Amino acid sequence: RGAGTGTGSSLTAAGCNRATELCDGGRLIQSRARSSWQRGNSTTVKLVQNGGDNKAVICIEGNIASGKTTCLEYFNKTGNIQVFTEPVHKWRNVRGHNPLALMYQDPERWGITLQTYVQLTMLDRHLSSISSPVRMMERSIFSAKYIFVENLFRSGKMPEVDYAVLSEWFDWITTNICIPVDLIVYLQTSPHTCHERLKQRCREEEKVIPLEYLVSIHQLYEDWLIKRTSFPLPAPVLVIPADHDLQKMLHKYEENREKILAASYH
Ligand SMILES: Nc1ncnc2c1ncn2[C@@H]1O[C@H](COP(=O)(O)OP(=O)(O)O)[C@@H](O)[C@H]1O
Ligand SMILES: O=c1ccn([C@H]2C[C@H](O)[C@@H](COP(=O)(O)O)O2)c(=O)[nH]1
Repeated sequence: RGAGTGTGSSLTAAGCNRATELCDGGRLIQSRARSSWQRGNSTTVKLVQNGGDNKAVICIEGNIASGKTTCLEYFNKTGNIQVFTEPVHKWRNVRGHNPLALMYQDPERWGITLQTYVQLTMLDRHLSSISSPVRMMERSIFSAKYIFVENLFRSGKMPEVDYAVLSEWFDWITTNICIPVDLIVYLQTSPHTCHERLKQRCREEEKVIPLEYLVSIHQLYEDWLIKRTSFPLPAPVLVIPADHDLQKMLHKYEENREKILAASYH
């Protein structure tokens, strides 16, 4: 598994956490899973979905309004790839409540509510069955924790007890459930570009987002995926500079298609 490097983008290796034994489909069952990137070369027992189905998993990461959905839509139209956008509709409506709006209105009170639900719905996305050989996801359970929970906590907008409870949940999930990722594609933008695109998209809940919020999210992404100083990488990272106009970005996606899909040649 892996891909090379090329003009305007770079790829570097981390580990991977693929399940190694097969079992019956559609359910979470216990199996031996190798998790060498986190635990040396030890073999641990983890819950796996669909027998660790061996499909390639590609996560598209980037700041808010960096162009992730647009990228997924492009790949959705072309090739045998099953695409999963973030379940934002769920975050805006859970049994008639809007935890996304509540979080932006009062992050101290509602940050944990939103992030608990994000964690659940992202886990559900990771574990859902697919028929195509490649799963392409918008973000991941990892960025929900390493970027958004972390940002709330570090900015003083999440009480320490809420951060501790979310961290316990995250640690339990990632220790006990196999969540394979083969490649992270990082759409690297400037916070200013995202601010402009955010205003253009005009999602009601996000009208309160200042540029500084996007700067903080950007910094956390850079520390995680570029400098590698904050949290473990679940997969190799392909960086695609994404400040360009739409036409150029579509061209860049096409240019990088082989590198991205190389994640599926394992
Ligand atoms: N390369 C681009 N240049 C200009 N606008 C873009 C570009 N890519 C996406 N957009 C627009 O910016 C907004 C945010 O893009 P979107 O794909 O929804 O971002 P994300 O899913 O990362 O939040 C949308 O209105 C989209 O049409
Ligand atoms: O863990 C998370 C993930 C996302 N959000 C917020 C950020 C945005 O307002 C929306 C959707 O993000 P996009 O980048 O536009 O897809 O959800 C969050 O608060 N916590």
